[in-house]
Amino acid sequence: MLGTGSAFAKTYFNNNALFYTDRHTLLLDCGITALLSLHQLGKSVNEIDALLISHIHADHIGGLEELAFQMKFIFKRKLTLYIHESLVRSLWESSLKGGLLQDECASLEDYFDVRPLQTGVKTELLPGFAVEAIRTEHIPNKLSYSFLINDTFFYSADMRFNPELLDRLVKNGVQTIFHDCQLKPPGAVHTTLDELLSLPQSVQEHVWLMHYDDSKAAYEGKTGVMRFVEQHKRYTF
Ligand SMILES: Nc1ccn([C@@H]2O[C@@H]3COP(=O)(O)O[C@H]3[C@H]2O)c(=O)n1
Ligand SMILES: [Zn+2]
Ligand SMILES: [Zn+2]
Repeated sequence: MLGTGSAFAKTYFNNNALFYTDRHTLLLDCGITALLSLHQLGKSVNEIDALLISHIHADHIGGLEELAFQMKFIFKRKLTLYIHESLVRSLWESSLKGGLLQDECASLEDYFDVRPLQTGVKTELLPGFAVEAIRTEHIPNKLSYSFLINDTFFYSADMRFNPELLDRLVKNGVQTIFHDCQLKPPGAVHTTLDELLSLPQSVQEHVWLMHYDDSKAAYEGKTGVMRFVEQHKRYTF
């Protein structure tokens, strides 16, 4: 985990993750703090093979301008960028264009090898790493996606509580759920700890908590069977 913090956390980096397959590395979300976190881990952006983006908020895409410039002008290669087809246009027009637009670079495709994902289509992003984007509710009238990876691992990114989805995932064989967790209610645009604690034990035992605020230490031991994901730790499933 490059970071496990909420958007406003100051003691945790943005909730972004590196996924390692046998031979490749994928960065899931690239927030404002992603490149600093990589640097602190002694890693270069040039070690990344592909990117996957969940939605357009700065703690998930705020590092993309620097990443794009570094790849273009220092490493001189295009990263493969996976993002749901519904977000491609707004990622450029509403976010990155302001910084990245210049004479010879006039589109997202000038910086990235863009591969749009489609709803309901499981796509092999890297050998042995298949992803299905699932539209989940986050901010009213704003598109946001969670990811089901290799049919067994669910990564919520940012989503409101959806117990029916979590129950269905576990019934369908999902073993691990990395879920955003707002420790203090109200959880208007995120899932709260209290909501997750209301899940049946058979679901909770698969849940790991991420995207938490700076008060996390006060909640140690108060999360039932659910565990916290820790930043700069590597997990193997
Ligand atoms: N309607 C909204 C929109 C945003 N927010 C807060 O801003 C943060 C943006 O990043 P996030 O991780 O999605 O969490 C959002 C809320 O804290 C919020 O609380 N309500
Ligand atoms: Zn967020
Ligand atoms: Zn968000």
